[in-house]
This record gives sequence, structure tokens and C-alpha cells, in this order.
Amino acid sequence: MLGSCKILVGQRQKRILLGFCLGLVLAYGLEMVHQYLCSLISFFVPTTSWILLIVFVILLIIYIKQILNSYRTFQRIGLNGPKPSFVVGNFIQMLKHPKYPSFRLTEWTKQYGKIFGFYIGHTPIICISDPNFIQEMMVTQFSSFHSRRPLPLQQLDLRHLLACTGQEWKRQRQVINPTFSPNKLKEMIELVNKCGDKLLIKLDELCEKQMEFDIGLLLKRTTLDIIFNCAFGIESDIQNNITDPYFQRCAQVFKFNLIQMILTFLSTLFPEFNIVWVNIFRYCNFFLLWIRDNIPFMEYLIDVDPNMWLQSKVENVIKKRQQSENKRIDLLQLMLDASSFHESANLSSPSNEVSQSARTLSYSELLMNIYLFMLAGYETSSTALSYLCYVLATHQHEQKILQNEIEHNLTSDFNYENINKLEYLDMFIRETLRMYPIAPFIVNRKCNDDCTINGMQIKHGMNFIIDMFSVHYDPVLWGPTDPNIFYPERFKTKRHPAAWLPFGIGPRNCIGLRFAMMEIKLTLIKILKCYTVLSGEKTLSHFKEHEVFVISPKFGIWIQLQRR
Ligand code: HEM
Repeated sequence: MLGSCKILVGQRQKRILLGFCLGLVLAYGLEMVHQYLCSLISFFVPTTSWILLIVFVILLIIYIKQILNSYRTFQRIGLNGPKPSFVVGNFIQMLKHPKYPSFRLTEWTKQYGKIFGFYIGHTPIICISDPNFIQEMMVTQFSSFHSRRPLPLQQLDLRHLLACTGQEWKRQRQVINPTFSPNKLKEMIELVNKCGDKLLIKLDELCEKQMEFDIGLLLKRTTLDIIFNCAFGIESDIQNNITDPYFQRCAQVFKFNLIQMILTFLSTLFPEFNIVWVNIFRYCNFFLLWIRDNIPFMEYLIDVDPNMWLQSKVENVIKKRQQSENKRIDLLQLMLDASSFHESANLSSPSNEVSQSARTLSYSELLMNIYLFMLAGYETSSTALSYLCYVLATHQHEQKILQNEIEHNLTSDFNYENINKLEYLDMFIRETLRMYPIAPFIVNRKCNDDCTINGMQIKHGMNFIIDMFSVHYDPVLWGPTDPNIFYPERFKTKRHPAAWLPFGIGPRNCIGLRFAMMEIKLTLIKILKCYTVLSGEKTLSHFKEHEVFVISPKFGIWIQLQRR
């Protein structure tokens, strides 16, 4: 999702060895650059090192003053918030939260109110959990808040929906929106259905054994299978083959290696030097790839960069589809139909560029977006399904109501209209995502134009984040039944439009919402028609959440199945 390159090395020892080699080479490289610069400058000025030192100290003082100044942002506008530490701001306090970082925001909301300020590094961020403010910012005054804060280590030339801004984002969104319309989804449901059938075969085997198992991994494979089928028309064997390279690469993208962790940390604390961190990261990857390709046996030590690998596969698939006579109905075909570039286009060809007024996508935009859908659609949907299985296992009464609804209203015809008529199923999923939102960190906005909301003057460049947990557990918004209780029927009452935010809100909400709901509903229906989900010994004891991009169950979801 970051769109950044990454190298993975198999085991710990290999990483240490590599880290050591890399350190040596970096040190040598730096020394060379240093010597070269000194000899170059001393050619013109004899007292180079003194001048360099003085310039460096002056720049450092200016930079530190800037940092200290930014820590006074909220004092100036009279906003409360936790006290920041120098350089890190409140970032470490967030990371050190025993549950997960997003939960720290909820604690601060309780302490400082529904609008407060905190610092990530020295970047001031306003945290909001007032639904009226959220509605105003993300819907009514959207034209002043159409960007997000760039992701740490985000490449500067990244041009997909999640990353781009302004006119570029508007054009891309207008072109891609129809791809996810109900009419198009109706045509794709058969593909999702087939992937669900493959899951049932696996579940059958596990049910026979009458043992407790982690369903999380199976759901990951299923959602990846669905997105491969629906996005690229690849009929993969992910669900049967544990070593499937697509599955392994996608999983690797969400795991950070040491270099990536350090650079992500630096990029978070010092975003103004992002170009430096991104380039160090890029060159480290190129360097490791070079070693892998040129030094014997290194291919066993250094793995291929999963982002590069996946992107090259996406490129091949696009090329093949362009040449094929057979036009499937899937995301790739719909987006190809909406794009305009020559068949021979590639990332560096002139047809890679399009004018902002044109209602079309360039080659690189198509490539990046298809790649984004693959990653954005796989982890989120499988995590949602995992939470749903956990809730099913721990709420037998609600599961019975759901099974009755499915039995009485659905025969074998799982078409788009029919599955969307199931009211209780819809409320059940919404209630689960209210209690277990998956990607709260991504619901953030950056102000593009000075404006005023609820009397608060907002300057261009100010960052905002939503404290989703405070909104989702607010008794005023979700009462009278206690929001800590799982109660799907609460959705029968009309709620504030900004009270339910798992997919964000406004023109820049999740473009895959309908697609995700379709695959989640269909998969659940298939499971519940055949089985009852039961809890086992590990269901509660192994349930622990953690947050890396998304909030997900750390040790999987352990359940038992009983055939109906
Ligand atoms: C349960 C599943 C999913 C959840 C919880 C989820 C959540 C989110 C959230 C919270 C956002 C940010 C919205 C905002 O800022 O207001 C988002 C954006 C996005 N999601 Fe999803 N998502 C899911 C599934 C999908 C799927 C299946 C796809 C694609 C096939 C997808 C593609 C995207 C894209 C491209 C964006 C960026 C939209 C833009 O900036 O215009 N998501 N998602």
C-alpha cells in the first residue's frame, strides 16, 4: 500500500549479516562522498571545514527553532492537548500504548475533549470526535479538505487514489467510481461466489476433524483469491497452495523489515526530509537486489522485493489482457475501458501522461490503482471477516437470528439484489465494524484552503485525524443501549450521518465499500448456510488486537465449526 520497495531477508541471522555488510558499505560510501565534497570545495576555498561547520550549525539552529516554534501551535490557537516531548512530540506515547496506538487518542479525548491537538514528531495534528465537525470537514466543506497526510516513506511519484490530491485525485476518482457501481458489482458476484465455494471445501475438511482452528489465514487466502479474480481475472490456487507466491508476496508487503522500520520512524518524525528517507530506502533496495542478482548463492539469503515483484506481475497481466480477445467483466477490464493509452505504453512512455481535464487514466495510474486495490482490498476485508467470525462464535443468539433470516429469505440464488435485502445481516456487519473498526488511522485530512468550522479558524496545511473509537462508542450517538454491548438492532434507529465511520465519509470515503460489503455478505452467507460457528478454548484467550496499518487480531481467530 505504501507503494514503496522492500527487501525481505529470510531469517534473523541473515538479517544481522546483511545489516552488518550494509553498514560497512554505507559507512564506506559516506566517507567517499565526504572526501569528494571536501576536495571539491577546498579547491575553491582553503578553510572548507570551518565554513561547512558554521553553515551546518546555523542551519541546525534555524531547524531547532522551527521545531520549538511548531510545538507552540496549539497554545497560539488555544487548543488543549498532551504535552509534547522534543523531536518525538507525542508519538512515543502513542506507540507505547498497551492496547494499540489508536486507543491513545481515545484516552486523550476523554482527558481533553472532542477537539484537541497533539504532535507526531513536530507535526501538529488536530484530533476530532465531534460528529458535527467531522460532517462539516469531510462532507460540507470537502473542497477545503480533499487531501490526506502523506504516508510515512511515501514515494513522491506515487499516483494512485490513496495518495494523490486536488484535480488529479478528482479526475481519477471520477474515472474509477463507475467501476464499483451496483450494476458492475452485479456482474462480478459470480466470481466472488466461486471463491466462496473453494473456502467451503477447506472448511469441510476442518469441520470433519472436529478441532479448533484459526480461520483468519483461510479468510486472508479467500479475500486475496476474490480480489485476484475480480481485479485481474487471475484464477489462482491461493486457497489450496500454502506456498502460492502471490499470497506470500502480499503478506510480505505488510511486514516491515528493520531498514524499513527505521526509515518509517525517521520519515514520521522528520517528514520534511522525506525525499532523503525515500531515496535511502530505494537505494538500499537496489543495492540488495544487485547483490542478490550478482553474487552467487545470495538469492537464497535475500528475497525478491515483494512490491516490485507484484507490480511486475500486474504489468504482465495488463499486457496480456490488452492482447486478449476475450474480455472478462472484472475491475481490470472496466478500468482498461476507462483508460487511454497505447498498447505499447509503459511507465516511461509519453502516453503515460494525461491532461487533468481528460476523463481518463494514464498507464501508470492504471497500474498503481490496480495494485492498490489488490493490497487495500485484501487485508481489510479479511480482517473484517475475521472479526465477524469472532462475534459469531461469541454471540450464539444473534447467530441464530442471522441463520433464520438467511434460511427464510435466500434459496440458492445469491444474486446482488437478494443478498442486499437481508436487513439483519447488514446490521450485524455494521455493528461488528462499529465495535471493531479496521483502518482508523487512514481517516485523516489535510486543509488545502483557509476556512472556518464551528467558529474555529483553520489554516492551510493543518492536519486532522478522527478518533474513530470515541465516535463509535459515544453513548449519545449510539444509545440508549450501551455501545459496549453488541446489539445490531441499534441500526434500526436513524443515527447521525457521521456516527459510523469504518469506511470513512464524504466524497473521499472508501471506494471499495460496496465491493467489500458484497464479498463479506456473500462469504458469511455461505458459511452460515452450512455451519454454526462455535467458540473453543482459544477463542477468548487468543483474542488480542494489534495495529500495523490496520487493527487486526494478532493471534488469529480460533473457532470450531458444527455442520448444520
Ligand atoms: C472491510 C473492508 C474495507 C475497509 C474497512 C476499508 C476502509 C477504508 C477507509 C477507512 C478508507 C479511508 C476513507 C476516508 O478517508 O474517508 C479507505 C479508502 C480506500 N479504500 Fe477501503 N476499505 C475496505 C475495503 C476496500 C476494498 C475492497 C478496496 C478496493 C477494491 C478498497 C480501496 C480503497 C481505496 C482505493 C481508498 C482510497 C479512496 C480515496 O482516497 O479516494 N477498500 N478504505
